[in-house]
Amino acid sequence: MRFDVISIFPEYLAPLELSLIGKARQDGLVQLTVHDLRDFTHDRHRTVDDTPYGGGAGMVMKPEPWAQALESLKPGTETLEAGQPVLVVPSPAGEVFTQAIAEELAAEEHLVFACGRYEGIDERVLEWAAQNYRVRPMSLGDYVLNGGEVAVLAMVEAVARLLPGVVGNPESLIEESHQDGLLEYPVYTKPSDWRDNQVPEVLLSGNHAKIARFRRDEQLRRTAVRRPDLIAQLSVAELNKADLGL
Ligand SMILES: CN1CCC[C@H](Cn2ccc3ccc(-c4n[nH]c(N)c4C#N)cc32)C1
Repeated sequence: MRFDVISIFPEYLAPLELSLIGKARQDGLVQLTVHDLRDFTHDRHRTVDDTPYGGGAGMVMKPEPWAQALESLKPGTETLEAGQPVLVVPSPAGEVFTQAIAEELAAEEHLVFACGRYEGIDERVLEWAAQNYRVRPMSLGDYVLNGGEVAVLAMVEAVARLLPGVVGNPESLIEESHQDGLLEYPVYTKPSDWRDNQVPEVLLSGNHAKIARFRRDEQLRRTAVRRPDLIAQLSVAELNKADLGL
């Protein structure tokens, strides 16, 4: 899969050179290129922002540099069959990014991420880009960041780790939080007795059926306490299977 990220702070995306994503890039499993939006300006000051029409605080990102940056990434013929690339635009006004959306995006061939700053990107860019991209404003969550880069770090990692070969053991992708609508179960390792804190006995039993039951119950219990909103989406059958003990 091909990722392109456009930002005025390309160095913000340096963490994507590390760890599993960095190795996937070295192994050719992922092509990821970060572009400096200022490379698509032509004035001496490499200007990317200006005052907002209608007044208000802060500055707005000028449309033309974005248009030239996005045009430079126009999909080649090899992707036309797959449809237009997706343009993900991090924004507090976007749909909230979820594991389901990560899985959806992991099926795409080409993702472009537009990292806004200041008060955001001139809205006409998103309307104009719809000619060549499937535009998806996307929010990391209901809190305010200073720009899109942090969101892109999270989204790229969440998507790239789902690609074949990126995560060493594909089984570890199966029992994850939100994979089945529940939070993940607690994990433990040696020593079994640590500062008088014991590992749950059942995990030392070797009884795989009981271990599976314990883990499922813990998933349901944690989700009921920490994320009751997710419980509401579970089937009654699923809830009846567990002894929540709440
Ligand atoms: C209009 N507002 C005013 C307050 C400051 C904002 C700064 N900003 C500029 C570009 C930009 C992109 C994403 C996000 C962001 N915030 N929260 C999230 N979950 C996001 C995500 N994805 C924030 C951003 C802009």
